[in-house]
Amino acid sequence: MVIIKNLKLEFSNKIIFDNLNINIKENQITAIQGPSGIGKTSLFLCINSMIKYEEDYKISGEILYKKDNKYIDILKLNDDEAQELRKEIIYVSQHPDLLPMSIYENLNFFAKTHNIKNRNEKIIEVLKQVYLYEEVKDVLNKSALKLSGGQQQRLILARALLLKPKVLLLDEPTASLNESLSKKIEQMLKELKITIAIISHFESQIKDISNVRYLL
Ligand SMILES: Nc1ncnc2c1ncn2[C@@H]1O[C@H](COP(=O)(O)OP(=O)(O)OP(=O)(O)O)[C@@H](O)[C@H]1O
Repeated sequence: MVIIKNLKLEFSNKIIFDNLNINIKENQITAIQGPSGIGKTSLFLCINSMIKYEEDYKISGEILYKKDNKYIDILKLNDDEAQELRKEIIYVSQHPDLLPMSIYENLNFFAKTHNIKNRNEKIIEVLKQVYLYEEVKDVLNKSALKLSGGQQQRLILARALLLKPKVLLLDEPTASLNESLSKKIEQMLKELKITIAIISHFESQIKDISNVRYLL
């Protein structure tokens, strides 16, 4: 689904990674591991073409993405094409980037921007999917920024699910969750049966959910 070939990334002439080869297979969960600062998040930003907004970077190699049974090179997309790509390949950051709006509007605004029909139904569906609905159903009009770290993390995951992504790039999605919620989210991710790449520092999580792992 996403084939990374000989990828090299530099920031200000400092090599972050070089000769990186990764195969993110369709409908599998691929774990990306490695010590802090090795370049895991930067790799995800390359895959969803966000790296182009960073300063003083250099990139070479190929990131091939299977779209309509043809492979396109993500590194060669123009801005409009990259924007379209980000509706299919969604990056869920470890730092929730919620808007200063209500919990509901954070989802509704996003859904409107993407012309999603039956928004109310779908918002409830994704909130239930990430096990957040019961916690927020009576406070949907309260600010999303007042939610706890773990609730915010589930809210941005719910927002990503609204778009029915083809590829989910998850950056430590359960870092702020307790063990029981983490397990539920892991199970949900497995049941999604879509292509997922996940950065995680939890060895047990990687063992439980990933089909293949890469160490950076
Ligand atoms: N925009 C940027 N400009 C310059 N250097 C950067 C930039 N973004 C990241 N870096 C550097 O690139 C390296 C890789 O960072 P990155 O965040 O990808 O690592 P990571 O493996 O995801 O780390 P962590 O596990 O701590 O999140 C780090 O040394 C970081 O300081």
